[in-house]
Amino acid sequence: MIEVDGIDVSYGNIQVLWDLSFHVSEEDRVVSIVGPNGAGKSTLLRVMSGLHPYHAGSVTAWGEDVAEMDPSEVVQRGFVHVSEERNLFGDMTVRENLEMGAYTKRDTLDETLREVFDLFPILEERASQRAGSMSGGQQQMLAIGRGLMARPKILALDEPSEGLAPQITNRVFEKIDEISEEVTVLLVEQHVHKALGLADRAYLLENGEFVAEDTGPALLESDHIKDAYL
Ligand SMILES: Nc1ncnc2c1ncn2[C@@H]1O[C@H](COP(=O)(O)OP(=O)(O)OP(=O)(O)O)[C@@H](O)[C@H]1O
Repeated sequence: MIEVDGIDVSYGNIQVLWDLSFHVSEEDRVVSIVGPNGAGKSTLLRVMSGLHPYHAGSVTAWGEDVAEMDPSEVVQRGFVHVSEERNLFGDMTVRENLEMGAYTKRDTLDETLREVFDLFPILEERASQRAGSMSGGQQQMLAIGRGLMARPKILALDEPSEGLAPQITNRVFEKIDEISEEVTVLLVEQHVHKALGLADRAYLLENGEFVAEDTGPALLESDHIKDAYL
């Protein structure tokens, strides 16, 4: 499990997360974090991945201090973060991108590739195509598939619906629901209805602090969410 305890996080001298505590474990199915632009959602994921430092509190992954780890060790332990930017290798093929995702789990590469192709048949059909030539929805599925290639225990998805048409967004969320049967999903989303509809635990983050926490459906019905979004 990943445990965040009382962290303060800044960019230069601007603090963006304030005394934040939070955890996600393999027993969770979907945990969602929603909140407006600039609330600090992506920053929290970056801190959990060991990609950004914190200056108070602690972050542990399966009991070990993330600040002491290289980001690849966080991946190795089971926390994989698919960033908002997707960061695909546009000139490489779909298959090559997926293989890159297995850099910490080479021994199970063939087996995992089969599972990812079963989940996303389009990736198998397009295996030899350049990643950069795929549609936005296909690229998002590739980014998620590449994350799964590292065999995560917890898969963090940052804004998976970003830039996608509503119909494609629905497809992506159907896949996320399917993935959550096997792997814990930590979902950061602007798409509040979808993200809270799936979540068994959910948080509203505003200005670097959690202002509400509940089950996803209960948070969706709360005045906090109605005031902020509806
Ligand atoms: N590299 C950076 N340098 C300086 N400030 C940053 C940097 N990245 C983010 N910030 C600032 O930190 C705050 C939190 O940003 P963050 O991206 O974590 O929010 P978010 O909730 O994920 O929002 P969004 O959905 O817009 O990405 C914002 O005020 C943002 O401007």
